[in-house]
Amino acid sequence: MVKAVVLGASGGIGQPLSLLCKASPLIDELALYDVVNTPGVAADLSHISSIAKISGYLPKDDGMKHALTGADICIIPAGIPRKPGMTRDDLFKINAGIVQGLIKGIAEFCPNSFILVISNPVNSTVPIAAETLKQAGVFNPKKLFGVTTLDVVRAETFVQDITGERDPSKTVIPVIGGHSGETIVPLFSQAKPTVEIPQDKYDDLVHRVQFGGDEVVKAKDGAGSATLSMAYAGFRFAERLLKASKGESGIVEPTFVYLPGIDGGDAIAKETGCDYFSVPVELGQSGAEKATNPLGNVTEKEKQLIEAAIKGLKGNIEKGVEFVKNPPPPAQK
Ligand SMILES: NC(=O)c1ccc[n+]([C@@H]2O[C@H](COP(=O)([O-])OP(=O)(O)OC[C@H]3O[C@@H](n4cnc5c(N)ncnc54)[C@H](O)[C@@H]3O)[C@@H](O)[C@H]2O)c1
Ligand SMILES: O=C(O)C[C@H](O)C(=O)O
Repeated sequence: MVKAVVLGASGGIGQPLSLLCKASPLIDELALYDVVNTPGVAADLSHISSIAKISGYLPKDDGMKHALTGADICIIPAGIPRKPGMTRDDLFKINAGIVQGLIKGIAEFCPNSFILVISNPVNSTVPIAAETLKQAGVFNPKKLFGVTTLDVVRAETFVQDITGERDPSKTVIPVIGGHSGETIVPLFSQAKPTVEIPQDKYDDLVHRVQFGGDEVVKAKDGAGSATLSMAYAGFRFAERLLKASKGESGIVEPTFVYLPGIDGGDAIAKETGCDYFSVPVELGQSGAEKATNPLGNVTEKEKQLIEAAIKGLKGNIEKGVEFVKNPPPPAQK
């Protein structure tokens, strides 16, 4: 029996993500939690003739407790999205507290659950989640994942212009680093099958993967950021994690993790100077079982991209850690 919970389930990502979870044969019970509208979203989805038993919860009447109790996997797309002109870091002020509050609930009601953090800025919200879990004494690095799958999905999609592959998802491209602008590093040199990128197209392709989010924010023109592609990507990661947790072997996915807590991760943390980094991770029954090190086999251009990513990431990570260790004073009225 697998119980999944979507936190932020009524939002732009939350609704299509909940739909994909409801339709999945891997999920037996689905709880939707949000500060608004979950009874309606749950009622709507409950008419779908699929396996998952569904329920919707609001904060009142101990809703968070009821949603989270017994959860095996919690997926968090709660928080505000960007508008044109904003960076993901501009979301920190509001989303840091939202993520921390939800993680406190997870620490209390389902500390053994897998936790998938979608809320931005991922480079900081994952450290916030880890530090919050540490404070509660329940941090298991193998079970905490920053979802960077949308960057992988974009790399697969955008490289299709060059490969001409009918099904872009058949090209495997590791995307490492973090999840914002220059911290996103696609390693096209490690694509499988091999991809030859013409020199005059390389910089534009990398830029498009790094700033794909901005493309959507601009096109939505004030109505938010990527939601449908994110729901697809978030579900894809959740589905692969659930399959691995049920014993399917050979599942490797890039994800933003706390490296020192994962087999093989310590060396990458030392090499990059970052405790958190997205690398291809072998998923298994206990979660993130092995971090693979893609750094030894990169081109000169990729090396430069990684250096720029590390620079940006360090500050983002520190900001998240500090938010929990040295909380800002309450806002003055
Ligand atoms: N990781 C990624 O690749 C990625 C991709 C796209 C978007 N995002 C991020 O995901 C987040 C959500 O985006 P969206 O477009 O769905 O936004 P949205 O505003 O449409 O939905 C967010 C939902 O969160 C809910 N919420 C707010 N505070 C809450 C709380 N304390 N508890 C529970 N629910 C709460 C809101 O009521 C809303 O329904 C944003 O931070 C966005 O930047 C991440
Ligand atoms: O760009 C955003 O703000 C949302 C998300 O992180 C994305 O990559 O689409």
